[in-house]
Amino acid sequence: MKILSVGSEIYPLVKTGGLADVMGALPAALAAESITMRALVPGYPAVMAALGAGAVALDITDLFGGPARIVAGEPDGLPLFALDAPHLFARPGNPYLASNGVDWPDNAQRFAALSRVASLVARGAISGFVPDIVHAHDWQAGLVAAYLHYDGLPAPPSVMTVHNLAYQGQFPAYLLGALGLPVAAYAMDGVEYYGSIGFLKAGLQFADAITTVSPHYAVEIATPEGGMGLDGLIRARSSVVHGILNGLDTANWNPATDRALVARYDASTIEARPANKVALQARMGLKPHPESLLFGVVSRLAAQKGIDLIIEALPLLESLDAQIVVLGTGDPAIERALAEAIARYPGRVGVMFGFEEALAHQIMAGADAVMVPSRFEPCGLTQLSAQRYGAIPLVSAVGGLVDTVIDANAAALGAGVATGLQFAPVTAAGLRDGIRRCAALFADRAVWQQIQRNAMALDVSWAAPARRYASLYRQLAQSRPGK
Ligand SMILES: Nc1ncnc2c1ncn2[C@@H]1O[C@H](COP(=O)(O)OP(=O)(O)O[C@H]2O[C@H](CO)[C@@H](O)[C@H](O)[C@H]2O)[C@@H](O)[C@H]1O
Repeated sequence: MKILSVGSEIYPLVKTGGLADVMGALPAALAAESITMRALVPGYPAVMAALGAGAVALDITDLFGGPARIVAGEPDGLPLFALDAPHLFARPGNPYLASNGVDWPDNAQRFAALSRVASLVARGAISGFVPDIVHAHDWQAGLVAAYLHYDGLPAPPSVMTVHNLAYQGQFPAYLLGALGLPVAAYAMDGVEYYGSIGFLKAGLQFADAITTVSPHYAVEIATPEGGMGLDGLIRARSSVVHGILNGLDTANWNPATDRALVARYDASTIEARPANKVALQARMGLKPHPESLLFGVVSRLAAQKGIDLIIEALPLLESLDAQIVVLGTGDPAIERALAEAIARYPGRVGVMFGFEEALAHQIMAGADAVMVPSRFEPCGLTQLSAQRYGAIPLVSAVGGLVDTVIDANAAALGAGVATGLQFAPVTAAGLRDGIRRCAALFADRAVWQQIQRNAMALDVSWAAPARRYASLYRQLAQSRPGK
């Protein structure tokens, strides 16, 4: 069975967040299920450089204002189709933003082009790779199913995965013709969304199946509180909505072999772990206190992630003699607030602004606990890597965080199954309660080590999620063979 996966980022070539991790991990995970997946991604400079010469699989004379081609290759074993369209993608830096931090003005055309070309490949434009299913990820690939629908030609079934409902890809209605959509598409049961064109809305409207990245988030997005304006549509399509948890690339995230760490370890050699804490404290400019409870955060700095709640909790961390390190980049206002916190709590708060893979690994290995106080979280990957590395996750009780962290309540502690802590409500007071509970557990080293062992023993790999995707693809292919 062949699947075309379509999205705007892919690890390790282009990554701003968790979408890239999933795009990058799925092909290998599905190979274990005898499924061949190829990812179609924009031909950003980093992607084209990794592909090298590649092989031209398709030539397109005019794609929204310039020539384009699909180049196929397998950099680092990753089966790729790159959409090489220099007028749209040959731009440095962030995939979505110009260097002044503002969205590229032609993002509608850029990602409509990705979806347009995906629809061609889905319908067999590349004879060596005719997919049985097309799997679109997030708003950037939202128009795939819409193009397939309005073209009205035989096409394989489609899956739309929501990694984050907050990013919806809304663009002015006057672009309809420029994007190659018919006038009839501008309707409530088409691509129209609150007076605009909604890319994610279109995907949710027309995909044969909708998935999101955890069962709990699948429930939340069907409610007015969690649906971000799309809950009505999600409810209307509830019979095709599935929550499939993300996995973690457990080869890349393996404390026993991780070359970014000063001391490698596994559950049976966990006594080697504290050397990573010492190294992390030194690297991040913290006081060298081996006994202080050290929290870590690795996050996009966006309102979603609740970093402001952490800043409000810093006086409590001080009173507990705890420390915190943050690795992140994003919203300038959040960066400013963190910069002020470093100045106010020298030696206690350490922050690195930027995107740094190695430091993310060092934080998972060096921190005692990892905070994820998200206001909403479709799945979350950092609580998975934290558990794999024996850092105890302290998470808000939302979305996939609920599905992946077993709270250290009395029942779970009694049964010896706790792997972390959940807190609610998602407020500064709620987080402070969580921090206090965490500190109390940390003070009881036997209990803490039991939680660490439980966390490290969890299966956070792609094995189970890959089985679920495979079964969904098979079900879809059987229910609608060669429409
Ligand atoms: N500054 C930095 N330096 C290095 N690495 C950094 C970093 N900032 C973040 N990362 C890494 O980026 C990834 C972030 O993934 P998450 O799933 O936690 O959140 P994100 O909101 O981006 O993803 C969205 O999509 C994913 C995938 O479905 C969902 O899990 C999630 O809930 C949803 O919001 C992790 O691998 C993390 O280690």
